[in-house]
Amino acid sequence: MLRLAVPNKGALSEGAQTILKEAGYRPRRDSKELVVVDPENSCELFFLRPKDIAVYVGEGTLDAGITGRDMLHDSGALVEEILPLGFGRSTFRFAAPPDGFASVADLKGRRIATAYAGLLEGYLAEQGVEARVIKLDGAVETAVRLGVADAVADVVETGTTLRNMGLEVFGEPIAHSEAVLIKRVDTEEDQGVRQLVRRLQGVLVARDYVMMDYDIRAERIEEAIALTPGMEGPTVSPLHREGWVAVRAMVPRKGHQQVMDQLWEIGAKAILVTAIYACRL
Ligand SMILES: Nc1ncnc2c1ncn2[C@@H]1O[C@H](COP(=O)(O)OP(=O)(O)OP(=O)(O)O)[C@@H](O)[C@H]1O
Ligand SMILES: O=P(O)(O)OC[C@H]1O[C@H](OP(=O)(O)OP(=O)(O)O)[C@H](O)[C@@H]1O
Ligand SMILES: [Mg+2]
Repeated sequence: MLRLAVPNKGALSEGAQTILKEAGYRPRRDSKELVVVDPENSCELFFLRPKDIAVYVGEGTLDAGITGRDMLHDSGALVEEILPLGFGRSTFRFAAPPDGFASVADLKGRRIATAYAGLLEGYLAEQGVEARVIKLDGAVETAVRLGVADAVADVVETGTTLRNMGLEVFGEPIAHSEAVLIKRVDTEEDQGVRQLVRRLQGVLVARDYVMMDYDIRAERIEEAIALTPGMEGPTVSPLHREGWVAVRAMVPRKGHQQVMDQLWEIGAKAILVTAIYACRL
């Protein structure tokens, strides 16, 4: 039985539930359901607070979990990232009122509010900067206005929250984060985790690629293959028309319109693009 931790609320919750559903796991019926038993996939899904997930997985009570890379590093738990999941992207940055600070070195001896004390303390130690870390649970942007801190270190996605509080980012980004699949460091991946990883990789590929079909004159096939090399190589089949072939290849979704333009330029016809619903490469 695979025991998997899933964020029960917050910024990663919807993305995690969507990717697991696309990977064939049973979705929860409503947001109050904390455990979902999925016998068809020999799996139990535990819906937990995002920050607690690394702790459960690190203690070995759960086999794997979905959390943020920043939360993984913040936790100090004995866990490692096994697959980046491509959603829940954010950066972790310093911010303060305009013209306050230029770099992390300027924070020496100052007070920095954060909800990610482990991550921040690790970074300050790495940079050799001694500062006072004020540990808060959330809404840390308010701490400067209320005089509790001189600067904050917080998650920034769009930057709206900072702007609304009259703060500006400064210094290098402390960390870049996205949702990741994690497991305990010293364990072998068992059959259930390996299957989960393969299924999630399949979903990620299905999201990132499209299937492209087109017809082209046989003498231009090498140019066409250079544009659409596919995975193992494109499928090239004869057409019921002398001197023409049909080609089928997976193409990155990003830029597929440019590829269609280039194929058209070399004489391709009937260029069709379809979404990939699921795949296992
Ligand atoms: N706009 C965003 N706001 C907050 N976190 C985001 C955002 N975009 C991505 N994330 C990521 O989501 C995770 C934080 O999730 P969440 O905000 O649900 O946790 P939390 O702050 O501990 O919970 P809560 O806000 O319910 O107290 C982090 O990994 C963070 O990098
Ligand atoms: O750059 P933005 O798009 O504005 O997003 C970042 C903000 O969102 C998060 O807060 P959240 O909603 O999780 O509340 P919290 O601070 O109470 O955790 C994060 O802590 C920032 O405050
Ligand atoms: Mg939050």
